[in-house]
Amino acid sequence: MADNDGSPQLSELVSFLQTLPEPHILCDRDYRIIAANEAYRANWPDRQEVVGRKCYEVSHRYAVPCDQAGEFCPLQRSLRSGQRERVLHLHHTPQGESFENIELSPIRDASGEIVYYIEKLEPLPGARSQAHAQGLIGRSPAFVRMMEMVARVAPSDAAVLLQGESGTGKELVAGAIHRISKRADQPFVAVDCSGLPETLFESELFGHERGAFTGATARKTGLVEAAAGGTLFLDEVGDIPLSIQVKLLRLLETGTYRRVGSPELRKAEIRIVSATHRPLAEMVEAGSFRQDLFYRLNIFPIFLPPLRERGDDVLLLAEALLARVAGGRKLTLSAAAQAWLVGYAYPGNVRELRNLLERACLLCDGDEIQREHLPAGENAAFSRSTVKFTEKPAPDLRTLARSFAGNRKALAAELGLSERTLYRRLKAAGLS
Ligand SMILES: Nc1ncnc2c1ncn2[C@@H]1O[C@H](COP(=O)(O)OP(=O)(O)OP(=O)(O)O)[C@@H](O)[C@H]1O
Repeated sequence: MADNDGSPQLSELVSFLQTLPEPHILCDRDYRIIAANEAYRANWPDRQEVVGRKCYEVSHRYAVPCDQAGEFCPLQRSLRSGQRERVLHLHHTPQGESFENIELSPIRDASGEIVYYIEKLEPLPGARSQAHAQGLIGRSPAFVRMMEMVARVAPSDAAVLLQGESGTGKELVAGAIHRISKRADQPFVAVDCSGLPETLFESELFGHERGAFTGATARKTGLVEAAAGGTLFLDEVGDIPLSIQVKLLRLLETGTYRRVGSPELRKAEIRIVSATHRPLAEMVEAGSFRQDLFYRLNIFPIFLPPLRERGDDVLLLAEALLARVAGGRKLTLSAAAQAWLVGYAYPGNVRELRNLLERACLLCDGDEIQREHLPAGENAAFSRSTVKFTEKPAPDLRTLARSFAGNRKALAAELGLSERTLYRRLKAAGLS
């Protein structure tokens, strides 16, 4: 694929691109698309011409390269590293916004200088930025960073530990990891590790033989066996009793387990994804979670951002979830309802947003959800300041209270609280 002088020949590169089954484009160092293969063009209505345009303009509708628009630019990265680079980008495609795995490979001339880039674009299954039947929704930087980790680890067999507050979507992300993995056609089995008594838990997980314990009238297959070849999702893994933790560790280390009541060692070929909202590292310190198991589960940690750190995702999610919970009704959100939703702090994260909308649907007789269909109480400023409040408790309030001495109204305004709430807070802090 080179001229006599050793530099890559454009016509040969273009022919090579055509042989590739996945969508590919060829760009120069100046972001200009100089060729697009058939698989790429097939996605565009009327085979709209993209050659000659800039990649950031076609894929992002940006007027400037991605890195100047606050995103990672694989081309810039590759120029710096001189290597192939991969990123996950949210792209405008003819089918709507979609997460795409981008892989950029530099092509050099005879002198070793990078002259072109081959860019492969593969849609990430199971995630959409917009409303989508059951997929993960989001486009905020915190969400995209999390999805980038998901896209990186999913194709491997590495154990993943999902950490995040309740309702942030850990189970949904576990499902996405499975769907993106090469195990997608095999079972995805979710185990809720909380709330099961120890003996029952062991038999649920590993199965039991007939007569293994009172009431075991028949042999039972466990969830580990049911997940064979696929993914076992251990939800609330921090709740696994210590005695079962040893058995889980053996499963992870040797790929073997025993049914309850059987001496026979059985083989399991599974990928483990686990999730917790509890501080596992602290539990290790406290001795309630085995350190060796923690390391085995935590090969690739992914942190799920709380909704309050996901900015504009709130409205994106609200619209999509509204469509899901509205039972066929076409409902919209009034400006006041939107403002309230954007300002609220969501201690219960996406699950709470979904529940709020479900309740609002039931209260709303018309086709627009109003402020009064959402919970009574203070607005945006209140909720956001509550979060700050819990992060920085009494000392700040004490300082502040002194500098606003006697003027409760001004202090309330400064904190974004109603005077009544401020009064309650001051009283609780012994400052009223
Ligand atoms: N990014 C998202 N896009 C769409 N829906 C979401 C998203 N994240 C969460 N949800 C929805 O929010 C609800 C809670 O999600 P999920 O059960 O996955 O959270 P979780 O973190 O596992 O919660 P818990 O820790 O309480 O088990 C579900 O209805 C899920 O569909």
